[in-house]
Amino acid sequence: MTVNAELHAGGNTWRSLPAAQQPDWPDQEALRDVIAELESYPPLVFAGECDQLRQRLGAVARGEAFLLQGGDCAEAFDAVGADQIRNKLKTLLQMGAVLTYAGSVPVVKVGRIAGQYSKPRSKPTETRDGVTLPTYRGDSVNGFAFTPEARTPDPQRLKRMYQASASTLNLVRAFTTGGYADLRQVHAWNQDFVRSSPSGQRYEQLAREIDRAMNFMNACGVDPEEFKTVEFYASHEALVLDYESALTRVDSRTGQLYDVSGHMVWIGERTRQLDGAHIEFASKIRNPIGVKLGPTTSSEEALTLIERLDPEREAGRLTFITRMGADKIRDRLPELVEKVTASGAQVAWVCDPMHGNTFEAASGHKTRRFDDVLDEVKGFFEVHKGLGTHPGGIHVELTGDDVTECVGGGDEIFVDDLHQRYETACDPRLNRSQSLDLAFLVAEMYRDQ
Ligand SMILES: O=C[C@H](O)[C@H](O)COP(=O)(O)O
Ligand SMILES: C=C(OP(=O)(O)O)C(=O)O
Ligand SMILES: [Mn+2]
Repeated sequence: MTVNAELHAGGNTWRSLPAAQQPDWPDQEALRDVIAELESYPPLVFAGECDQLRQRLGAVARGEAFLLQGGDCAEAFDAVGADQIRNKLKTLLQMGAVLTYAGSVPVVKVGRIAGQYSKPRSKPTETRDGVTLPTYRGDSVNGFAFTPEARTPDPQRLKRMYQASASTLNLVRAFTTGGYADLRQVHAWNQDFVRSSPSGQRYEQLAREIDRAMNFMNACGVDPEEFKTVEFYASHEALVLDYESALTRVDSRTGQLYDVSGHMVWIGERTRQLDGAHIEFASKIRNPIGVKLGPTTSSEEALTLIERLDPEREAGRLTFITRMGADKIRDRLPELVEKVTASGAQVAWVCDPMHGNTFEAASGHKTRRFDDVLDEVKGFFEVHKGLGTHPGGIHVELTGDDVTECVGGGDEIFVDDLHQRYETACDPRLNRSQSLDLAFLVAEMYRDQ
């Protein structure tokens, strides 16, 4: 084997280990053909960009920056239109601007975007009116429609995932470097939110301060070109390992392996088994890695994850995304943070206030209360304040559209409203106004910290 082939084989060592939550592909030969084709496709991201994000996350781990990570629970092939992508990006950038000002630190902006097509599920099947079919596992695997045809896993979908990711990333790159995302424009959108929505009016003071800061920079003669572009990264859960390893390549600069399907990938709560395939896969790639930590995580597990994924203790390599639930965070998080900090590891701590707060409304809709989301973030800040550690960021499920999936928020959505625009294929997302609301409230918390 040549050195490169040997290294590349390193991206496949997961194959001998148990891999949770993998699709039950009915046709293995078709799968092999798809993998071979994916292996011939060009990378979606450049390894050097992954390195840059790792450095940015290093600043988060050291307490010098804040991470804003957000986007759909599940992206969908029929939602890769320009409007939807633009609205999502716009929302994230608006949140980023508010957090940057209030925190007076750089905000690292990372979308759950351009690759977030695969879903781990609690149950393998779904039953409706006496009919049982495989559960929906994301557009990369099967269709959402409740028919045997749609729900049968089809490996051709992995190629569509690549194509949808490529076109999304292309538009995101165009928007973020071509002038659309100019900070002055983003600020004008925020002013519009503050002026025109009842929930926005509470943030008039903060928006006015940002306006003064912008005018001040102008008066100082800061080059307006400086505001024109924005650094933005793509991330998704590395779930379907056949796809992720087909897109894992040897970086010609360094000879190291990178998963070039996205800048950052994370391992979910259901697939982070220490002796499982996902952690093995993640240990072989140089991308920045996230790991979700739920309420049952022990400090021993957290420390072993560090040994496996970040043996060199490199700030920025590993991000722990905690998703405890509003009622558990104050109880469960302190020990984890204390033990990890005492071990000398420099992980970034990020709060996912969504996945521990899901419940089913009487109408059958899966939903989350805005107040629970906010309370989990509050608990996260409190714990870090108590320990003198850095609350590194938030990881949220959101969309830029006016959906009705989570209840509460400044422009309140009630349980009875959920049916109006419930569009998610998996978990409930904050809509545009709830997302901005959260950003202003987190900005206030960060400032108080
Ligand atoms: O997004 C996360 C998981 O895929 C999701 O919460 C699982 O939901 P389920 O419990 O409906 O399977
Ligand atoms: C599956 C997800 O979360 P978790 O692994 O935390 O349940 C997700 O982020 O959509
Ligand atoms: Mn989710």
